[in-house]
Amino acid sequence: MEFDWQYVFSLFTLKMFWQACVTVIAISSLAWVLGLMFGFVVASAKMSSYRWLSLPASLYIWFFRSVPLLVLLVFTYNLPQLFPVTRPVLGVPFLAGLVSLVLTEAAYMAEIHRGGLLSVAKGQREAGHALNIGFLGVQRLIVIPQAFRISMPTMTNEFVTIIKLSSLVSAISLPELLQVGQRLYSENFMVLETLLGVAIYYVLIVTLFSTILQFLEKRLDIFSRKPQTLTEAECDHLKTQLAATPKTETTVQKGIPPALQLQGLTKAYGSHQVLKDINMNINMGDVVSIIGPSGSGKTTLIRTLNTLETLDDGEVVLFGESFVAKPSQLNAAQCKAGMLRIGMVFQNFNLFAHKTVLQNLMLAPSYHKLYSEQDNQQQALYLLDRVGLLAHAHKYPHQLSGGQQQRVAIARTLALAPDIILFDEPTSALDPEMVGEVLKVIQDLAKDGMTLIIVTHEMDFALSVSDRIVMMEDGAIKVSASPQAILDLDNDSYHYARLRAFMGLA
Ligand SMILES: Nc1ncnc2c1ncn2[C@@H]1O[C@H](COP(=O)(O)OP(=O)(O)OP(=O)(O)O)[C@@H](O)[C@H]1O
Repeated sequence: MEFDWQYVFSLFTLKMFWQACVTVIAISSLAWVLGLMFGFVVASAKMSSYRWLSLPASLYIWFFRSVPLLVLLVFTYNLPQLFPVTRPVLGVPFLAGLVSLVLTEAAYMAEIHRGGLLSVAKGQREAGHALNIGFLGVQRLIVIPQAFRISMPTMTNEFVTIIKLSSLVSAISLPELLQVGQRLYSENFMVLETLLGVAIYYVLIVTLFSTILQFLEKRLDIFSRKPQTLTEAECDHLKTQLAATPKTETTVQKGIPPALQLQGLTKAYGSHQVLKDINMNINMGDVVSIIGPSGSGKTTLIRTLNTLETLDDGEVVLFGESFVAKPSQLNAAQCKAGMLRIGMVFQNFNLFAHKTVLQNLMLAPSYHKLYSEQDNQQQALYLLDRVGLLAHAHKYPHQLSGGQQQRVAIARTLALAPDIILFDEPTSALDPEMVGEVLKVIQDLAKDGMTLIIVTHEMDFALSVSDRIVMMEDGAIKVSASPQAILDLDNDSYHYARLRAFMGLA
């Protein structure tokens, strides 16, 4: 028996094969898009803390990943025998095939989405929360775009799998490529030649779509983009157009009521008491540095001040109004309003990795609809100039040094014009030569009268910039004193001596 190449080539002139190609592309694309969307819903349900959502989602994934597609196809196509009402949809081979493919793919896509969602660092969500962006806003603006980018290569691969799986739909008489080929070789008995033609058609479709999807993947890949630094001339031109908007200046006067009153704050992780009856008043314009040994509760304390951690007991009063309390006493509206007055800068910067520097600054004001688009951009550029990073406005966070990223993070916090800024060890993740540039920006904020609460291990900085230094140990405040009082040596109590030793002054 001779292999008939002429016949193989002739298969590419047959209209019915090209029509079958359109069917394969249509059913695969629809199954991919619908599976992707439905899969996202299933993944979100599976990750929910509500068991009535996560359990059915887990069962769905388990079941549809276990059932072979061929079995599902034949079952779905024959379902109208039991439920005639489904005949207009499931009696149509294309629709029955599409439903089966979507049901199966959604189960796989759900796991791909879940992987992507879990890969987005917790700090990204926390940064969104600290900018008072609601849960859905954080998902839509911060988490999903990043998760999607992470999952893109696997999802591209899944599209190729669907194209190949679509050949199974031939089992329910849909005229796709394999079915057309089968019909042909049952008439002319040229099995190998026909199947080779079918295989080439599949390879062509897969190659075409892989190329398109890889191109899209590349376009979405911010890590391959060239850094765009503005020239000096461009910066000078921009600077002439920038003016500080009044919103960035502090409007509240020093004095009564205190900016923050911490009243009996208590928190435990399990049986470990991390905060023990913390009481403190912080006036507007005060700069308070919190120091203390590792594990003493400093970070936990400032995280409770903007609801990143819950309290077991006690209350935080913000400008005379109740702000944070234990969950059962929390007033959501008051809390939301208060959050806009408190900004937070994190140890690991937590810049939004998928946004440029400028977009990082504009995101929260745009979400809260604080300014027009143009004013928002003006304000963002003004703040970038203030922290010395105007030239880097169009770069992505990974294209900046650690010190620069932290200065952007400070500018991003300032974009919401908070009255108080919390700093959680802002220089701990930096190389020594970058520490100074960040401390200088914080020093400037202190000079401008901004209320700052800074958890820090930079003792000289704490002494030079603070109105008060608070030493925490074992979840409690041991000393709260001005730098002068600490340096004067008048008080030689055990805790002052311990504080001086801790600061390297003794
Ligand atoms: N999510 C958590 N679950 C359980 N324990 C926690 C959690 N977060 C913090 N802790 C514990 O709470 C204590 C205080 O932690 P915290 O991070 O507030 O200390 P810290 O003074 O800021 O330390 P460092 O200077 O090392 O950052 C530590 O013993 C820590 O192990």
